[in-house]
Amino acid sequence: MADSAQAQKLVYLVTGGCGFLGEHVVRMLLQREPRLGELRVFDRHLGPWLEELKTGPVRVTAIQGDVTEAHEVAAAVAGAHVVIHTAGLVDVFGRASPETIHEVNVQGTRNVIEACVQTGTQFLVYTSSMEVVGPNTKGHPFYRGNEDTLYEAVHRHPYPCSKALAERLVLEANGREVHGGLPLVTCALRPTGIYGEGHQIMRDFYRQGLRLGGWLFRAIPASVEHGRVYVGNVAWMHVLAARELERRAALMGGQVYFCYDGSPYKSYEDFNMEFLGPCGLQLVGARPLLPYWVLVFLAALNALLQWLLRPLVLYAPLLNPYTLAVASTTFTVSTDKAQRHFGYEPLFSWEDSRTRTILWVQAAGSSAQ
Ligand SMILES: NC(=O)C1=CN([C@@H]2O[C@H](COP(=O)(O)OP(=O)(O)OC[C@H]3O[C@@H](n4cnc5c(N)ncnc54)[C@H](O)[C@@H]3O)[C@@H](O)[C@H]2O)C=CC1
Ligand SMILES: C[C@H](CCCC(C)(C)O)[C@H]1CC[C@H]2[C@@H]3[C@H](O)CC4=CC(=O)CC[C@]4(C)[C@H]3CC[C@]12C
Repeated sequence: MADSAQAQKLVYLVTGGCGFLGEHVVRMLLQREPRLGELRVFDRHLGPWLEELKTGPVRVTAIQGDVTEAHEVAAAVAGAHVVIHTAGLVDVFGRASPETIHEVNVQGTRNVIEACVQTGTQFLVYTSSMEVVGPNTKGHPFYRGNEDTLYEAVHRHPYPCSKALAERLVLEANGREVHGGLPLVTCALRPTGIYGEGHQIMRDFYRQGLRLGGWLFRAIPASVEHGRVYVGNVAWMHVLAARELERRAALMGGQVYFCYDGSPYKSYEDFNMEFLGPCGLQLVGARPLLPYWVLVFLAALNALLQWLLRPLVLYAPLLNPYTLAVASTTFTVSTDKAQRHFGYEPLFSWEDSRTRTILWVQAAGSSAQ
């Protein structure tokens, strides 16, 4: 009995499998999940790199679909043992409307849950975000916090609001009876700011630095700390959580876990310089070059311009009141909950994560020229 259970090949579905994190989850599953029999990759935009994966021993099925379309989700979920739901609209710059963000992140997640219930899929891992907790609108620091740290989570921005609602749906769905009579087992993983190969904002900062002759200018005090996490470790935590949900359903079901690793706590800009520095960029200023009130003014001006220009053109710069608040508020996580509950240890050391990211930034930079 135990042997036949071990030999059983499983069908996994990764929604958003062609995104920054999703691609790492897909590749990690193929490398590190011995029970994988079929891997379904569901995304609105399929990446050409999927083709090379189709020649391996595991059946890889690419499914172009939209999580907001319930029937497309149900068709993709049918027959899957495990769903890793990473698809989401990550927009803190005002590119998409609040309604669209809600539709993709909340209704999309509802569709995934209902598809699991209707088709009898028992295990669901949801990619949530640190943003579900904070930073809050009052700018309170979250210093070395864990999953039990009391914090006033108050959101106004559509992205954190949508992630918080979706996370709640996932956790509340834990224990629901799925088709066939078994209970649904769910958990949510909350990455902090993810970095690594494929990180578009890092690439944008690199290109901006190159355009400015190799200089970047400090905007945020070095004392504001952020906890960041390497994408390979986030992917590894997803794979482990998905694997262990079955065996440890009573412990893990309905739980949240911050995603963490050994990356150092630093300000957003100083952390980015760990990669951009070796690529030839320099961060000018031991202190911010502009007073904080000027940044607040510029952020508000950008928000106003975005609103005024919206009928004509999309104006969505990096600096807005929300990104300034996030970048200026300490948010660091210190926890071992995932280690205690399902044996998570980071797969990549800080040195490895740093080297891999530097190599990617260098390659991404040179391909841009
Ligand atoms: N990037 C970060 O620092 C963090 C990201 N997260 C979460 O991780 C998840 C993945 O984020 P990233 O990889 O950074 O973003 P991403 O934008 O690179 O990937 C998201 C993927 O979802 C797909 N997608 C979007 N809307 C869809 C729809 N309607 N139907 C089907 N697929 C759709 C996109 O095509 C994309 O491939 C998201 O749920 C995000 O909220 C959480 C914490 C931090
Ligand atoms: C874009 C911000 C940095 C620019 C600041 C400026 C203009 C003063 O130089 C980024 C600072 C912090 C980032 C966010 C953070 O890492 C947490 C996140 C979690 C998510 O789930 C999604 C992404 C993000 C909101 C991330 C977005 C960019 C920053 C705001």
